This record gives sequence, structure tokens and C-alpha cells, in this order.
Amino acid sequence: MPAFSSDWFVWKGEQAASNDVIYSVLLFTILSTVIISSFMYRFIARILRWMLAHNLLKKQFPSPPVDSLLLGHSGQLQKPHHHRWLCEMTKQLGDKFYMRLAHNHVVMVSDPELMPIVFDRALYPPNADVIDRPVDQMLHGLDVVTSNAGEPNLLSAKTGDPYWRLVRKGVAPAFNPQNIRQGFGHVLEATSQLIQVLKQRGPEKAVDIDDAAQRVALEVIGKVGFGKSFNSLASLDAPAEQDVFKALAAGLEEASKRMANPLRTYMFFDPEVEKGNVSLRKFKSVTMELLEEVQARGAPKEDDPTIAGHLLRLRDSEGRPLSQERLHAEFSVMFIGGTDTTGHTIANTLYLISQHPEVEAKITAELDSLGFLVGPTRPVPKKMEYSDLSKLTYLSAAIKESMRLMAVVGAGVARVANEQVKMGPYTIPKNTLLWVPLQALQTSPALWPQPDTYMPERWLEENAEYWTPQPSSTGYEAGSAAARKTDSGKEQRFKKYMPFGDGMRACVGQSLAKMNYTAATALLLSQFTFRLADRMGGPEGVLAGEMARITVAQRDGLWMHAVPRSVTA
Ligand code: HEM
Repeated sequence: MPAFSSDWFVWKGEQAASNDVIYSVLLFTILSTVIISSFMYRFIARILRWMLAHNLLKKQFPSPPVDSLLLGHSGQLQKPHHHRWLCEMTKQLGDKFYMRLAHNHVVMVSDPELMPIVFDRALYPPNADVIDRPVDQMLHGLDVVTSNAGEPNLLSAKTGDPYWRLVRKGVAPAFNPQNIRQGFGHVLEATSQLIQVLKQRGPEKAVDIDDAAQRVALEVIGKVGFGKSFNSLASLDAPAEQDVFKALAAGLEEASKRMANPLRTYMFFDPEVEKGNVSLRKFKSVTMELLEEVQARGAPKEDDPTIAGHLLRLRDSEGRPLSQERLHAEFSVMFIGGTDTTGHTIANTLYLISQHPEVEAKITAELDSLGFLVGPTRPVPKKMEYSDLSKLTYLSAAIKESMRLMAVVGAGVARVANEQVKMGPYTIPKNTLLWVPLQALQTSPALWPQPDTYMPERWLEENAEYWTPQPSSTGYEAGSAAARKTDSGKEQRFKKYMPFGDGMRACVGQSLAKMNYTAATALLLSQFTFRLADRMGGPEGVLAGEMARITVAQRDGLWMHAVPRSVTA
């Protein structure tokens, strides 16, 4: 037995240390092998699944030629006219075709028979979340427009997100008929202000009617949404609230490009991306200031009818309010929904009416019969009431037709299949995007007689937005029970017109939008006739100037002359 010595302990200590090292290296090797192989296994399985899905979709649907091996069709969807390109592809390839946006599989669908499935109205109970918002793949691009932290909003959140349900249910009362009726007064006020500005400006000086209409919408959403006036109609030459529309348009353009090319988020070295980021920051600073201003007023009263009031009162199941970032995201999305889409709709309608004197004559006759048209015998028109809106039958048809022919959300709306689903006779693999190109659906020659003609009359017929089943490639028998009945035995109807989307994720603000654009357009047309400015280059110039950036609008504004209707005989 060795004599007791401190060396012995040193030797034992060294041996233990080297054993520790050996064990650690061994453990590390085993663990990393397990982790790497499970990662590799999952990675390879994912690639295989992706390839199987790709092949399955390619077998079932035609596809346009790709212009990049890596990004697939992304390049096409980043072009300014991609909403029109989708129409062209629909004409060439049919009402269902396959595209690839980097790693995302997309089936473009404009077959009305399949709409009930895409919009989750037919096969599944609405709570099943089988067909959902494509948040992971795409709509995160929109989150960067509305929140500094990339927090989702009502538009981008998954249907399964408990906060989506909370917010959707919570803001719904802000859009109920009683609130919309109250909002009508704000539309009258804002449009009257615009009318005064246009009269002072005179008919010679052209006005960007798209910008002007967005200002009206901004004032309306300002009051209805946030209890605030942005004072944007005092002069059309002063930029509205730090030129928020320009920042918003550029921010939406950047977001729309990121949706088409998810890799763009990481292209910080590209000066164009950096420019987009500057606009995004500017827009978000305006909406953050708005949120802080509203919060500085203190807790909203129980009867505060504004959208902001509803959002600030919301509490989750544990009694917590929405986080500051989520509130910012919701304020921003309401701001966008309230100004951009409504403004473009008013402007497009005034433009299309200016190109169709026969339509304008019918509208003025309707306005005259209701006492709203100014003229030699009526220099001051009758004050419009909320109940008058339902009497504007022909004008409403003219607006509906402009929303068909110049769809504001022209590139369309998307869903994702969270599971493998059957879409008619087609098998749609899990994670595939189902994308409805709205401009293509609403101008398809297969669905609309004279699809490219501005014809408000088509909306005077009942059920004009529905399509009647025909013998079709989907495998449904024409007119059969399968095509006409839902599981609950109700008659299934097939929409071919859906400017506000459809299903449980349809536009939450449509009642406000309809009231706003109908009243504003009626009031403007009762005072002015609009003429397209020469600088637009006629209808060809307007078509060429379109720019799809989530919503479609003119890149450099829609310039028109507002000619006052003569009050002298
Ligand atoms: C002419 C005006 C408008 C048009 C054309 C329009 C169009 C749309 C479309 C196509 C969608 C997607 C629907 C879908 O995926 O099925 C949508 C969603 C939405 N819109 Fe609008 N919109 C308009 C006005 C408004 C207004 C005034 C607001 C709010 C003040 C608003 C707020 C929203 C929100 C929050 C969503 C997301 C709803 C959800 O996913 O739960 N929109 N809109």
C-alpha cells in the first residue's frame, strides 16, 4: 500500500480530471451526433415532403414558366402590374394554376365553385382552423408595416390566435349599424370640407383625387376610429400628417415585395429595401403617436363608440389588456384599412364615371330626382340623410362595378391549408397557399359577359355576384345536389365577386367603407363633374400607372379636374 503522500492525491486528481475530459468529449460527441442526425433527418424529411407536394401540385395544375430556380415565380409577383399578370395567366392557364414563391407552394384559384372551400364555408366547421391565414409564410410581411416588434394584427393573425378572436369580437360593435349611422355625420363634414377646397382651387388646377379621397377617409376613420381630426383637408397642398400616405404607400410596396420574396427581409444591403424600411419606420411613428395620444386621454368610457375605445377596453381571459405592441399593430391596421382602400375606391369610381358620360348622365338623373344635384334651379342641394343612401341604386351599382373592374385588393387574398385538404377533386398538400386573385376572378371572361366593360347595369340584376354551376373541370355534376347543397342542407352559392373577401376573415370594416364611399361619391358628384387631367395620358396612361402594393393605386396619383356643375342657366 503506498505510503500516504500528497503526490498520490495529485495523481488521483489528474486521473479523475482526464477521465472527466474523456467522458465529456464522448458525451458531447454522442449528443451532437444525435442532435445533428435528428436535425438532418427532419431536414431531409422536410425536403422530401416539399418535393412530394411540389410534384403532386405540378401533376394537378398547370404552371407558368419560372424565372428563377431559387425564387420560382417570386419575381413576377414583385412587379407593379402583378395583379394584371395574374389575369393574363388565368386566361392562359385556366382558373387554377400552380406557382412557387421561393419555398412556398401556391395554388391560384379563381373557380367560383371552389370558393366555399377556400373561404372555409363548405367543408369544415368554421372553428377547425383547417384553412387559415398564411401568417408564417407570408403575412408576416404585413406585420412589419403595423408593429415595430412584428406583432400580428387583426388582418395577419392566425384564426387560431386567441387574440385574433378577442379583437375581432371586440371591435365588431364599432361597425354596427348604429355606429355607422353616427359616422355618417363625419363623412358629410369631411366631404363638405373637400368640396369647399375644390371650389376654391377651381377647375383649371388639377387635383390628385386619390390623395384627396384618402384625406376624406382619413378624417372619417380619424373620428370613427380614434376620436381625432387629422385636419388634413384644410389644404390639399400641405402634406397630410407628415405625408403619411406616401410613407404608407412605400411601406406597403416593401411589404408586398417581402410577401412575394420572403428572403427580402434579410437584404438589408439593398438600398431599395433600406428606402422601404425608412418609409415603414415613418408610418409606424405616426400610428404610434396616435396610440399614445389616445392613451393620454385616459381610460376610455364604457360608451366610447370609437374603434380605439373598443380596443383599449379589451381584456383577455386573465383580465389583461392588449400589449402596447399589439395595440400599435391594431391601430395601424385600422388606420390602413380606413384610409387606403376606401380612398382608392372613391377615386377609381370618379375616374371610371368620368370616362363614361352615359353612366354619369344616369347618376346625375338619380341625384337630381332625390334633390341632391346642384344646378340652375337648385344652387343649394337638399341635405343628405343617412336613409338616403339606400335610395342611390344606380350610383351604388356604379361603385360596385368600379370595385369589380379596378379591384383595390387586386392581387387578391390568401389562405393556407393547415392540413392536407380535398378541394373538389384536387388534393392540396399541407402548407399550400390557396390564393384568390381578385382582379382575375372579377374580370374573368368565363364568368362575366363583356368582362372589361364598365357596365353598372349588371348590378341592377338580382344575385349578380353569384355564379351558376356549369359542367366543370372540378368534377361536380352541373346543377347536382353536390354543387348546390352544403352539409347542413342549405343551398350553396358560388361567389364570383368579393372585393371584401369572404368567410370568417372577410373585411371587418366593410359597413363603414360602404357608407363612406357611397356618401362621399354622391356628394362630390352632386357638385362636380370630374375630367381626367392630360398628364395622366388617357385610360392607357391610367392602366400603365397602376401599382399593386397589397392594394392597387396609381403610382403618382390620379390627377383630375373638378369642374363645378353650373348653377347658372
Ligand atoms: C373599400 C374599402 C375596403 C376594401 C376593398 C377592403 C378589402 C378587404 C379585404 C379584401 C380583406 C381581406 C378579406 C379576406 O381575406 O377574406 C380585408 C380585411 C380587413 N379589412 Fe378591409 N377593406 C376595406 C375597408 C376597410 C375598412 C374601412 C377597415 C377598418 C376601418 C378595414 C379593416 C380590415 C381588417 C381589420 C381586415 C382583417 C379582418 C380579419 O382578418 O379578421 N377594411 N379588407
